[in-house]
Amino acid sequence: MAASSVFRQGLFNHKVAIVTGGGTGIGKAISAELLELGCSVVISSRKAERLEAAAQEMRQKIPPSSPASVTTVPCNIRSEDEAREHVKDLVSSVLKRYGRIDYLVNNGGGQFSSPVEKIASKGWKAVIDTNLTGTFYCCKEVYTAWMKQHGGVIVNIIADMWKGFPGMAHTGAARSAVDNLTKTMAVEWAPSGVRVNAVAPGTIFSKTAMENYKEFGPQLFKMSIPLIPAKRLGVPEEISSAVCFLLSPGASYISGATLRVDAGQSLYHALWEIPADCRSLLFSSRGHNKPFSMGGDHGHGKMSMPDWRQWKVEGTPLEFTQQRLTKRGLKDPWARNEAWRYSGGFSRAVTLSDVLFRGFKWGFAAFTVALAIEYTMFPPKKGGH
Ligand SMILES: CCCCCCC/C=C/C(=O)SCCNC(=O)CCNC(=O)[C@H](O)C(C)(C)COP(=O)(O)OP(=O)(O)OC[C@H]1O[C@@H](n2cnc3c(N)ncnc32)[C@H](O)[C@@H]1OP(=O)(O)O
Ligand SMILES: NC(=O)C1=CN([C@@H]2O[C@H](COP(=O)(O)OP(=O)(O)OC[C@H]3O[C@@H](n4cnc5c(N)ncnc54)[C@H](OP(=O)(O)O)[C@@H]3O)[C@@H](O)[C@H]2O)C=CC1
Repeated sequence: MAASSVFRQGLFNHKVAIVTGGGTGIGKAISAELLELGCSVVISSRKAERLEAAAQEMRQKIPPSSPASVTTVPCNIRSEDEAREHVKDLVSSVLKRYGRIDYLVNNGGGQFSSPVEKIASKGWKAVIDTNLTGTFYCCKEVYTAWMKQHGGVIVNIIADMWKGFPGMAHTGAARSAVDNLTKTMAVEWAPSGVRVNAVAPGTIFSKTAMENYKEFGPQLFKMSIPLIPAKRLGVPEEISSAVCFLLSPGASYISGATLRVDAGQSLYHALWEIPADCRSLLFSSRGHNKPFSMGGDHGHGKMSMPDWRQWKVEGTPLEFTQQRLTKRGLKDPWARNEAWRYSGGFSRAVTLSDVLFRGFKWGFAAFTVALAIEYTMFPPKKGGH
């Protein structure tokens, strides 16, 4: 439940919001803060019982003087082909009850962790359908049914996928797509007075988020701490205040933006550890796939991560590249002319300054030779003018 909001009481009086995944973690904190600020909130997700328990808890904190109320509408934003119908029902039931939808927070979502090669197509689809297609359906339905005519604000919760998302490729792809979708909708729907933004949380601790990763949960969250410049996990209320800001008139000129709420984590380390047993130095851009020699590891397809102290002559990637180029008959691959020849010839590498320089060089040489010949054949007469 949100700590006391930093925003003024009554900021969202008589407004109505839909918060997907509003019964747990980040979504619950957003719902609680909106309620505290006078907004009526419809929380929606798959698990009806958990949703109702959360609503009960939040209801008790609404002061009698507040116009706010909280309602639950179970809805699976990813139910295969019926998702669209589920979302339609959600939106129409909100309009029936409240007569308006001012805000939509697409927070419901999630994923499991797995390296790409282990993601089954069903798992891929589950995560894409939830996070990308589910968000699309919710935005589209709320827009067509209400916001197109009346305006409104949408906030999409995405993730820290800025450097890819090793270990969670499916969600990285989906969230990146939502980041882009956010920008498109911000432009297309601006004439209707609709603002669309996204919030990209860093690592935010909640019991439900941690439990999603089963026995690995505590480890995953703990591992993140040293990689966060603030050296601590975030809490759901720290996402909630960013979302409330974006929904508020304080953000009236902000649309199409994604706000990273991650204490700088996305600028710093990544969680994915590159294994010590690394074949990356086998990479070859030109089809060669031979390892380059590294002390004692000759001839094996696989080699261990370089121990720089043991590297032999041909050890560095630069030297490796040079060797490959040398094998192609280039004496000094790094020399300007050789690089020019290697790169395919005149059309690609010769600049105007090259031409002028070469012209001048050869012209000067020819002039010197001509002068020498002239001096040899017609030596100047001594003392004469
Ligand atoms: C590596 C870095 C970690 C950093 C962590 C910090 C960042 C935190 C980010 C967060 O987002 S925390 C929030 C976490 N909360 C959630 O994710 C909640 C919602 N999540 C879910 O509902 C699930 O994760 C889900 C997979 C999206 C859906 O689960 P559901 O139970 O509804 O799906 P199923 O129909 O059972 O499964 C469909 C399909 O998906 C594959 N699959 C599911 N779980 C796993 C798994 N643990 N490992 C591998 N594959 C999985 C699988 O193919 C399932 O089909 P079946 O094979 O079971 O038929
Ligand atoms: N915690 C973190 O560190 C980060 C979280 N996020 C994202 O923030 C959002 C909230 O996560 P958080 O609160 O931490 O974790 P939670 O697991 O507590 O929240 C996920 C919520 O999404 C709902 N949900 C999941 N699938 C569906 C579905 N198919 N249809 C409708 N609702 C669904 C869940 O409810 P139910 O099970 O009842 O359907 C649940 O309330 C998620 O999108 C998450 O991926 C992003 C980056 C980091």
